[in-house]
Amino acid sequence: MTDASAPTDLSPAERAKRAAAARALNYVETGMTLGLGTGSTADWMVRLLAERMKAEGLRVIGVPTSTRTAAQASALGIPLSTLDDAGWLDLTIDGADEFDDARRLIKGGGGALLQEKIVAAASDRMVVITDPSKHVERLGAFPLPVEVVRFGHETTARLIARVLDEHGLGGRRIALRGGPSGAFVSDEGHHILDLHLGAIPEPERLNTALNVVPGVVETGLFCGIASAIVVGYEDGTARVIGEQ
Ligand SMILES: O=C[C@H](O)[C@H](O)[C@H](O)COP(=O)(O)O
Repeated sequence: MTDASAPTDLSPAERAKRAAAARALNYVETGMTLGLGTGSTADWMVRLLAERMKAEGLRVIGVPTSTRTAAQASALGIPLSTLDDAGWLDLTIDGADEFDDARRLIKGGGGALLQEKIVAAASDRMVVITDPSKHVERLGAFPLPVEVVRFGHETTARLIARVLDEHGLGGRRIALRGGPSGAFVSDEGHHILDLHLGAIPEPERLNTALNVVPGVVETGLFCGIASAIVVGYEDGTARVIGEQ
């Protein structure tokens, strides 16, 4: 069903993101503790959530997955808690950079993958909000973000290269995320290495292997975590893959 309340001046891409966010809010019930994702699609979800809280008296407590989302949610009047104070969450709604038919994801394009993965893992359900441009047959066209400690990060990159070799991904480019002003630093004070893999043959195996490399904090591969993926379309409709 299209959403008649959607602003008419949005680009097609924004309409799709908004449609996914609006549909995902159907999973939210009053009294829930809710993980709030990060990114441009999650941004829509936080905005629409705040609107529903004002318009319908919906009550939730949010646990943000980044300083960016925390600032947005608190500016919109959404009550927040820390993950440890909340303990366990009913639901997390978050975006993704890629998804496949097995509901596996690549996340971390915005650098928030670590808090996002911890929050999603501590939730009864994770609902992903996305659009058709992020659907892939095989994960890996989007460079895989891997969060690493700053100490010895070049050495960590070399150790990662060895792992890639063992997984048939030898010679792939590993880039330290950053720009002219320096390397990117995550909310937790780490750097991010973007692994340009092209295609990942076995995401679960690669995730496990990367996570035991000294210096690696977490990868952007989310396997077996998302319970549903809501795909929004530019005509304002959305469809759900997985748990309805
Ligand atoms: O670190 C950022 C997150 O994993 C985002 O959820 C992901 O990058 C998708 O963001 P967007 O909705 O802006 O495409």
